[in-house]
Amino acid sequence: MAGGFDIDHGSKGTMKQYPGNLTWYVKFTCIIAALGGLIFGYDIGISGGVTSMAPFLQRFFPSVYHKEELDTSTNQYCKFDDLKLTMFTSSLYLAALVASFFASWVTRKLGRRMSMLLGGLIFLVGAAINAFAVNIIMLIVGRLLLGVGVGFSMQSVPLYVSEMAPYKHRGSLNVVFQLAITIGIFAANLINYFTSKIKGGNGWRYSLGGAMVPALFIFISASFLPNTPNSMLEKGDNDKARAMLRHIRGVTDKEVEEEFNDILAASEASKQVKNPWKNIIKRQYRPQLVMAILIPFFQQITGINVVMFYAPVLFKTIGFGDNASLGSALITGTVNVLATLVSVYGTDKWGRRFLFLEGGIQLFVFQVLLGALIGWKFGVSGNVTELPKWYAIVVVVFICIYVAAFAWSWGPLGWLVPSEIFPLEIRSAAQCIVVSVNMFFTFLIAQLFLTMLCHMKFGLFLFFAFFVAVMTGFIYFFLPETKNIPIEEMSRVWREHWFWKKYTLQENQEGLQV
Ligand SMILES: OC[C@H]1O[C@](O)(CO)[C@@H](O)[C@@H]1O
Repeated sequence: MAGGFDIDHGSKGTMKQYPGNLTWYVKFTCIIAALGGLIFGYDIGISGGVTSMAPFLQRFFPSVYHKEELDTSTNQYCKFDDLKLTMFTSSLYLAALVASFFASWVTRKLGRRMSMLLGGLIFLVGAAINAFAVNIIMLIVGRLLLGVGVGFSMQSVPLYVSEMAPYKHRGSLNVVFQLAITIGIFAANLINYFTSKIKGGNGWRYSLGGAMVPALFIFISASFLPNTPNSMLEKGDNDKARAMLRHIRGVTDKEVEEEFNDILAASEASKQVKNPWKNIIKRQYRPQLVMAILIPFFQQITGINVVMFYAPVLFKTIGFGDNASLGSALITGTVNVLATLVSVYGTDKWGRRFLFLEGGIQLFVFQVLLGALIGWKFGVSGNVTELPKWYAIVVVVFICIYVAAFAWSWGPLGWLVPSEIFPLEIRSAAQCIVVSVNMFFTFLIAQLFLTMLCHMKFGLFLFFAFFVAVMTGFIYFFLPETKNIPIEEMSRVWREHWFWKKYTLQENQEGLQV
């Protein structure tokens, strides 16, 4: 790429290239771990549909139900604006945020695997409480537990996969995590579609209880997963770590030597660090700290969760009936899964920057078009009685193109890039920042979206488009390419970057860092 923002691959001669194959064992463990994303996705997809089911509203949020019944206003922008209801959706993300701090400690001290196990178990309990909820307290307690489960998984899975995967395939294997999130969202939309038709008004129980299935699966499979070599070294099991590394790379003792020694050195350095939180604010880690905050923030400020949480509400607003709105949500769900596959294929081939930049431009264009299209028909008053069919179809198509762009760029890369740029001595703490920032903005947008739509109207799409333009520029200037670079060699991308090099430690002629 022009402009010298890429790392010069001409220097490949001096870049380490650890031997290793994409063994079945590594594929299997990474895919099983990445399925941890299912529980998060299921939850994202289930809430919107459940909160638009009449029996659920009647039982837990009667005031919202009556308001909706009595609402004769034709202002489509402000129909569903209710704080308590959005609090139900978003409370989970606050719990996940708080949990990620505990999870950071567990991931460092007890290993990535223990963190995944705990995540699955707590999520399972939360889902059961929700399925049998008889009052709002049970509903909220269940949701808080789901949040804790999600926090533990988000903390551990991306790190687990990045540490297990051979560096040339790290991107694809890591994107499977986001793929699992999108499959979870899709499955949830599908389940809502059917449960909303169940007679007797208990459909929502099946929707919420369905979360027990992926949770059980994750809990059971995580108990068979091995720890990563890095985790074993953090706990002082050097021999086991070497044997594990050799096994997952499918190479001989001699061939694994160099990579093992580098991880060992990283682990020794990390043990010197008593407080990773103090460490991460040191000037030398400034690029990583900035990315740990901005990447998840940018991922959420694309506005993607407006579509994910509120697709049924959104489609209802633009004039689809109850059934049609869930149906359309299924369409966006399918696009989300399929487009993520593009990233599984392409991230190690075309690189992270290419996907970020292409995705950013596509997001921007279609967000502006959507804003214009909605503004044109709904105007500022939001009063509209009938919409032509072609109009609704164009809106759905544009939303799909927007979702596709997100699904091969910011969706997966928002997890992949942070998980591969942190040196071991700050890894757990930095991942905790990534999860917390992501959860915080997921919370904020879930909480504010309906109010924002009510006040900003079609301008809301332009608001998100503005941020997409900013983040695309940011990637162009400040994010170095990280594809095909071993994690232990990653410090070099910052040392060679036009902007970040002034923050990092440089190597002197003898190769020592100063
Ligand atoms: O696929 C869309 C989903 O992906 C995420 O950004 C997580 O990576 C969620 O916040 C969103 O709902």
